[in-house]
Amino acid sequence: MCGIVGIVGKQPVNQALYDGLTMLQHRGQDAAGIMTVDHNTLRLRKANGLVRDVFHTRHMHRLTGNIGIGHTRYPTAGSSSSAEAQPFYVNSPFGIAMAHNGNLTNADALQENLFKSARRHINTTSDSEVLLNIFAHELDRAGKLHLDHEDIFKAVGSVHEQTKGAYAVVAMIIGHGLVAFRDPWGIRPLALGKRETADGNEYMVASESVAIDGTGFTYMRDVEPGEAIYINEQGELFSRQCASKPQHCPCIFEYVYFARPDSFIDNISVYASRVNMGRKLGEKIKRDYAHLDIDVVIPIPETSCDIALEMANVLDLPYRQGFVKNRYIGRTFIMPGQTQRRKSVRRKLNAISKEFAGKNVLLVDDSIVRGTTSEQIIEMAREAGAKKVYFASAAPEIRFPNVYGIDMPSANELIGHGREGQEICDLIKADGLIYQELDDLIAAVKEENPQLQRFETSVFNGQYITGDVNQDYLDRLDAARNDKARHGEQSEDANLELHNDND
Ligand SMILES: O=P(O)(O)OC[C@H]1O[C@H](OP(=O)(O)OP(=O)(O)O)[C@H](O)[C@@H]1O
Ligand SMILES: NC(=O)CC[C@H](N)C(=O)O
Ligand SMILES: [Mg+2]
Repeated sequence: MCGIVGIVGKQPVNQALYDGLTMLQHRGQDAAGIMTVDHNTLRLRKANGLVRDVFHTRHMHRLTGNIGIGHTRYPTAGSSSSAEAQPFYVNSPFGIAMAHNGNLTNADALQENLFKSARRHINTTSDSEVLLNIFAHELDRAGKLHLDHEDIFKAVGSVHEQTKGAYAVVAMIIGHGLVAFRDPWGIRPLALGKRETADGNEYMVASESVAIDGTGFTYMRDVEPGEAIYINEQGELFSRQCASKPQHCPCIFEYVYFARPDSFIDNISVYASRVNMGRKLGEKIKRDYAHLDIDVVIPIPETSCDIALEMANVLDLPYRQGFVKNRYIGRTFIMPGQTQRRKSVRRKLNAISKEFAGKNVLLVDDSIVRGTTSEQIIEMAREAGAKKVYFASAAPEIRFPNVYGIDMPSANELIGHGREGQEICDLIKADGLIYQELDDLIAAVKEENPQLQRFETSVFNGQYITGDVNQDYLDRLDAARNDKARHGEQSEDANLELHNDND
């Protein structure tokens, strides 16, 4: 997952972009970048690291201009080199910059086509650079010195026809303005906001509504699946449905784990959906596991706290914060490499032994992906003196790779792949393991917006909605991106540096 943000303002946008990115930090911790446009010149700062480490005062001073875009990165394609940090830039036509959240499933074929038909070179292994060039090529086809909104919407329509996979995008075109669009399935989120000023309206798009609220903008609505928004330099907003058959099917994992609880995605409060997940899972335990002698419900901070509290209510059991989270350590799951992920669990979470001593505890997490967290946490609970350790997951068994923007490329790295409940329970050494049913998870989210008919749930059931993902693709993805393949990738980073001011 990544975070994207874009603003067309009436005054410099650098600070609001920075603030917006800090509110999207949880979506990507590997790299961050901001690009602004000032008098026909693009200004860029991007590097590996957290937002607060990437942008120093000297960089902020250089990021002048009233239009800009930003990105926090969690790689799902290519390398984690700073040269693949975003936004990306291409000089023709006009000069375009782009930030992308998602993952294209036909990037290789698109790249080959781009070279053959348009002689466009892609310098990195990032699918986002491919997407930018497809968009640029389509804009170029208009053959005009100045494009109007019709030309831009036509180009987005052609992008939809060619690209497969997930993409929420924000782009800037020099001399024109800002364009934002979402893939025809609406897999990744994108929200639109507005701020009224004495000089006219300012607009903002962002992955999550929290970035809009937190920067003094007012949330207007979500960008529709397949829709494009164009805000020109004068601040006029145009919108158009550019996909022939949009079908809303948002990623359910945004609600389970990725998004902040205070965000609304597609008219669903992420927090409320998590409370519902807790209620459903609590009801399942009450119904089918009444024989378990649980004394206390304990969440595994941070994402599962809202879920666990509701479970405790349903089960009529005490809820205790048995683990304390070190607030200076980031999210574990989105770290690159298993060694780093393993080490960080213990540095990040510490048990309060009194809450465990002599008790039968029910530990609750939002999901079990590789099993890194659950295995270590159960060990820690026992070291702290727990008698029995039961474990509950608010998401069902994660059995299949994700190809739409979550870095779960390898089935073999997923603890739930090809294993049944008892086997997983034995591996994480729990005294009992309870998973949410997929229907219950869907119902928990849908309850908040019954108009949504379908969700992207491939990690649970292997059904890839875009229809182009076959075993051959999954094998290639696995070979390129499993933890072993990525080991040593850092040493090649320097070769990729091309245009970035690293200072
Ligand atoms: O089975 P695993 O591979 O360990 O992945 C699942 C865990 O990773 C996430 O936590 P994370 O530490 O990333 O973030 P959080 O603080 O938001 O819960 C998620 O909430 C689970 O706890
Ligand atoms: N998680 C994401 O959205 C990743 C975006 C893009 N595929 C990249 O790897 O940079
Ligand atoms: Mg967690």
